[in-house]
Amino acid sequence: MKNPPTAQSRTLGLGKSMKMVAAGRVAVGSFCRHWDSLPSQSPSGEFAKYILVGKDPVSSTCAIFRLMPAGNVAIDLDDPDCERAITSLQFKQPQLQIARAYTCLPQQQGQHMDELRFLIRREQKGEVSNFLHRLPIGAEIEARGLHAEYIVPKDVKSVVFIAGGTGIAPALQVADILEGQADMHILWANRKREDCVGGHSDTKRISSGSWWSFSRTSPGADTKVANVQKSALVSVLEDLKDQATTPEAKRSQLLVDYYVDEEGALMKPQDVTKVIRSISTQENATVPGKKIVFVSGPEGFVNYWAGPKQWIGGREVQGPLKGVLSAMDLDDWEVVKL
Ligand SMILES: Cc1cc2nc3c(=O)[nH]c(=O)nc-3n(C[C@H](O)[C@H](O)[C@H](O)COP(=O)(O)OP(=O)(O)OC[C@H]3O[C@@H](n4cnc5c(N)ncnc54)[C@H](O)[C@@H]3O)c2cc1C
Repeated sequence: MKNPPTAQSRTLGLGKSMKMVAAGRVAVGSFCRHWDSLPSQSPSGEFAKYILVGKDPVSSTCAIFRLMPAGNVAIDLDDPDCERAITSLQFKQPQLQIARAYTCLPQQQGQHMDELRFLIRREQKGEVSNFLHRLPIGAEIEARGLHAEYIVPKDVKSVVFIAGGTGIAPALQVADILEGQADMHILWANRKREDCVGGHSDTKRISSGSWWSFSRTSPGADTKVANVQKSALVSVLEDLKDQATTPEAKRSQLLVDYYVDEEGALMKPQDVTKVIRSISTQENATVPGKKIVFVSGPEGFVNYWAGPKQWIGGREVQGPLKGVLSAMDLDDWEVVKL
């Protein structure tokens, strides 16, 4: 989750559930692209005006921003090319004339079809994130997009999603796109519990010597967090787990494990290995289909797990697989850095 090295940032896109939003509106600046086939320059997409209608705190540094179009000009969210895309928009900081990308959250039940939601962390000394967090309700925000970071292939059968902090936002989109049509296991690392209050892991980590074994836990098995009011994002994850529950399997195709640094539960390479191994030995092991490991989060997080992305000729590309994942036996798993 790294912005381009110039002030001219990219336009970004949305998940399938946002598709109907722009009906009857004048579309601006719609742009979708496929993985590693980026144009050398961002298109000059126009900014559309939105109103900040809500800012729901998630933690001391994070909030969910809720936006509605300010007038009859809105971002075109109805691009069929973005149907299976991980998407985001750019918000402008008008005084400095810079823009940053923010990943759209999937549409939730009861959400107005025109409303856009984003999880935004206030970065210490961050120009745009502080500007956004300082805005009062009713303030105008200029946004442009859509931009597709990655199109989720139709033939994907298994996903492991390694998310750090706000890197959970694209994971929510992928889960929303897959809707239980593929196995997905999210491993979400946070520095502090305040970012994922009420979240309990779906697979139990049982220490056996220096190794960990995994087994499914029953809901609410983690007594420490079972009775706590769930944070907004944990609730979204719970809803997505329900959505991914198929009647045939009678269980959710989506599993989530939480790792909280301040609780001494750091995500370790063996946690990832175990999840990959467990998916690889499941009943769908012989079914054809892609297996993808996504890594999403702050630059340092992505670098640690998969090595840095690269800028070549003004285009951001994946770069070679490095970091912790490069030392693992990933067999036929593809790694995608976001
Ligand atoms: C595709 C994509 C999707 C994204 N989605 C999200 C999302 O959903 N939610 C989200 O919160 N973020 C997301 N981001 C990150 C977001 O775009 C911004 O990068 C982030 O909000 C920080 O921007 P900023 O302008 O506030 O910080 P910047 O001003 O760019 O600063 C970034 C960091 O550098 C530090 N810094 C700045 N100047 C200096 C200096 N002189 N010396 C030392 N340190 C310095 C700041 O303290 C800050 O920590 C996404 C990024 C991309 C590319």
